[in-house]
Amino acid sequence: MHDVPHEIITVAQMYAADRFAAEHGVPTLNLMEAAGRAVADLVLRRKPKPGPVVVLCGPGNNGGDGFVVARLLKARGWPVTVALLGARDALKGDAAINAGRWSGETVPLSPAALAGAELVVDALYGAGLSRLLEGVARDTVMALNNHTAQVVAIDVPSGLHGDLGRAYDGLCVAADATVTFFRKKPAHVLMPGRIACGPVTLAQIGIPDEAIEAIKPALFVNGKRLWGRAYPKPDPRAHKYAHGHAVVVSGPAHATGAARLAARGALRIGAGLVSVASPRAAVDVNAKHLTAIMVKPFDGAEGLAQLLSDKRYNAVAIGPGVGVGEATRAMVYAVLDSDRAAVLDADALTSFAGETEALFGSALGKSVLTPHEGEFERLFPGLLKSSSSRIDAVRTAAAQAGCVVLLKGPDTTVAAPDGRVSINTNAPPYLGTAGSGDVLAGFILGLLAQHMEPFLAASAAVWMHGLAATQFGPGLIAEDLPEQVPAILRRLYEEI
Ligand SMILES: NC(=O)C1=CN([C@@H]2O[C@H](COP(=O)(O)OP(=O)(O)OC[C@H]3O[C@@H](n4cnc5c(N)ncnc54)[C@H](OP(=O)(O)O)[C@@H]3O)[C@@H](O)[C@H]2O)[C@H](O)CC1
Ligand SMILES: [K+]
Repeated sequence: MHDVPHEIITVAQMYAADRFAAEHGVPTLNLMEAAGRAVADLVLRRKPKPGPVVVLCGPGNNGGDGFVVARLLKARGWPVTVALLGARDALKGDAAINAGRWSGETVPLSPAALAGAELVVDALYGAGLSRLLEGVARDTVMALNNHTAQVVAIDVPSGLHGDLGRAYDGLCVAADATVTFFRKKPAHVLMPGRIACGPVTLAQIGIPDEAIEAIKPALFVNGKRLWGRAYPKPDPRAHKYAHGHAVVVSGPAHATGAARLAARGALRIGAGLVSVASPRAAVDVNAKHLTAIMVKPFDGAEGLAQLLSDKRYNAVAIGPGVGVGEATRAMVYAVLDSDRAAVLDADALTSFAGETEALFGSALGKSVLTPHEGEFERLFPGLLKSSSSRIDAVRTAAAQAGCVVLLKGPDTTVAAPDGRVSINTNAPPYLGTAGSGDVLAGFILGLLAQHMEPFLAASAAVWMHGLAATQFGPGLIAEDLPEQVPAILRRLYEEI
């Protein structure tokens, strides 16, 4: 398994990691030197031929890192200018020490200081930014974003809030690349921050790894490091029932395709058996389109409850194509009463708009709710707006609902009621296509059927879904997604 750490730490946790390092005998000046060296190394990789570099240094330790970069590049013969915000005498601690070690040209920060730069290092503000950019810092960042020089940001692009993943008023440096230290921060993975960062390099600068055990982060980059160990692997002794029997509830005769997409997703991702539970009037159309997947007729919520009394069905998905209203609510309760692992998606969520109290009061513990932003707003009115970030919103939603909640988007966020959150970063833009959500529901269902716990199943499914889309590429339609799974699994089994 590849070794890039997957924990994400908040800004406060980053300062705690700094303190941990200092308490364990690592001088902060060494951390700053290593941080600056990691940035200088990236600059040399991105621009092998020396050219004019301007390092924008701010008043804190982010600026201190900038002085280290300036010194190291100058030592290799690069023409480097530091553009400093504020007075040099106002710098403190390690930043002041590194400003003292800088013997090159220093000019006051201004848009004019960017003239002639081929590469700009952004060391204005990092994790310590606590308000919006103003005055000359603001003017210079605006000029930088219209400049042709490539931009390497230290820790976070200035103006971007490390925890929130956005700028206070929308203005931040648009970087071509960012180097951060020890662990990623929320800003590196949340939209729109992820775009402002460009590709993020994670550098280890001497903070002992044990700091993570002390911090115990609950936030993770979605990937194999998070769920690889729990992922169901082929077992030569197992028969098909060991891999579970997944059920997808179909909509009425005119709306059956969504359930079949989900069913195919569940089968491809490894559920041992998959059935489409079909209203009797839709049996013909479902049967005409299915082969390996079985069709099980039922009528109404009572019929569904009866069907699910067969203990072999161990996971159920309901929502895609089922319609909005009382009939769907009754079927959802039938699913929840059956006490199976469940995915509630699409119409199964919208049917509870304004009626969430009863839903959240029922046994949702083994369920995964998979809203997009519109459905999330119907279930948790005002929560996205009133929360400081998407992370907080989804975490609160999971605590309220008492089950795993997955908020779809370019940074799909999955939260468990115990506080764990994963953020996905591998989704390509062409995943926004009709039916792609139905396949995602099917992937989650298939992993639940294989006994993965809901938070890890939902996270793994989101990651597989993103990779399937990336692997297929432009022109993707939902039907293509399940067909990418075999190739992904072949590699995955070797890596986990
Ligand atoms: N463990 C690590 O990851 C290490 C990180 N390093 C680098 O240190 C910075 C964090 O440094 P810090 O000094 O805490 O913060 P900043 O440099 O980002 O900025 C703080 C100063 O800026 C002032 N400030 C903040 N916002 C504004 C604003 N909008 N306008 C004006 N001034 C602002 C702030 O003043 P206050 O009055 O708010 O206190 C500070 O003066 C981290 O990002 C890394 O780059 C270490 O070098 C190595 C270890
Ligand atoms: K910065």
